Amino acid sequence: MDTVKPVDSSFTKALPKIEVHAHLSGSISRQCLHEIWARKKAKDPNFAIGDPLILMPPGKVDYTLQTFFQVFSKLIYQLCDDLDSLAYATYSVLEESLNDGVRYLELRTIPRASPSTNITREEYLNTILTTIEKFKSNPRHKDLSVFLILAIDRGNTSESEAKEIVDLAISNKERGVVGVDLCGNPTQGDVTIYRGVFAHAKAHGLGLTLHFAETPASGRREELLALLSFLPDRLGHVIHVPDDVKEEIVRRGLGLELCMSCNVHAKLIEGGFLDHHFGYWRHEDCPIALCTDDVGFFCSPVSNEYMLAAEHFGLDRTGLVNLSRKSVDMIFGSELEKERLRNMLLEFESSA
Ligand SMILES: CNc1ncnc2c1ncn2[C@@H]1O[C@H](COP(=O)(O)O)[C@@H](O)[C@H]1O
Repeated sequence: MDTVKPVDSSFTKALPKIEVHAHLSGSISRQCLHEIWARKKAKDPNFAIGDPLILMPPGKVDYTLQTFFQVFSKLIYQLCDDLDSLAYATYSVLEESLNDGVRYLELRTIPRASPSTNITREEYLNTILTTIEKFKSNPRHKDLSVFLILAIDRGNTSESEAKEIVDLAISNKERGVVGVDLCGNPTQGDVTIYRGVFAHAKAHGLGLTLHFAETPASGRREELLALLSFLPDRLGHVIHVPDDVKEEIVRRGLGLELCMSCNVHAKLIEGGFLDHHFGYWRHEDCPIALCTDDVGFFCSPVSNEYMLAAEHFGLDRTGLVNLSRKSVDMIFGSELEKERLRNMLLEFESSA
């Protein structure tokens, strides 16, 4: 690798990368949502949902927590409320990841039942797993490994519903479910009700990742200590964290899923990219994965997150390769997967 050449977008695209914090419904491109919408509109001219390309105009990325969560319920979930649309959207998200140079993807989703269209949680999950299997069966896609994390929505999920989701995750491990996540609107819900279900997930060998301190409201010490007491393997966002909690995270060497564009555009942090806490965590001894969170909203694929790390934090080509290499330590996939990714990075270094 020519280490003195400046970092450019073709370098960050070609760099083998992992993506471990991407919400399926938030990762669907506007064009793909538009195509789903157009099909529904052609079938039913009275279909009451507006065109996603108008509701989410090109270039719009300023979704704050006040507007963000509504777009799922009012638009995306209305479009992906049948299994064909869900499969179409999933396939498109996988293709875009592969084309961006992602070589290992843990996609996450809340397995949602849709009573209005008679879809059960099991059918929802089965459709996604079948789509992943179909994607993987194409030899042209062999460079991308895909796994799934099942997420629990903290504002809308009772303890018994969370148990159902964890049981689904356990029974689908063989098909590529590798972990569980706690997500959803950080201003809602009591996280302590999930203690037992997360212990159950861990006892069955699933990885545990938690949205952590995304907002001041979800950055209260009691909540953070409760979340850490669930013994997570990884944390997402880690924004509003008191110093002693940061020290504990470092002591445990937890994997950090950092989403720069999301945090800046959604105003989850104060200031711009230079103020992002990647600047703090990169000097600590925790593996970091630069992730997109919801590329459909924030329009910054993983390769661009690496570009931002170069632009705003001065990482050169070697720094970016090392960042990607260290992120491999935090995947929920097997040692074989880690080996595959490390070899890809070695090969990249010798050829780029
Ligand atoms: C600021 N970032 C975020 N913080 C917290 N939760 C988020 C999120 N982005 C997405 N989700 C969660 O993921 C769901 C959409 O994907 P799925 O329908 O499950 O595939 C959203 O409804 C929300 O609960």
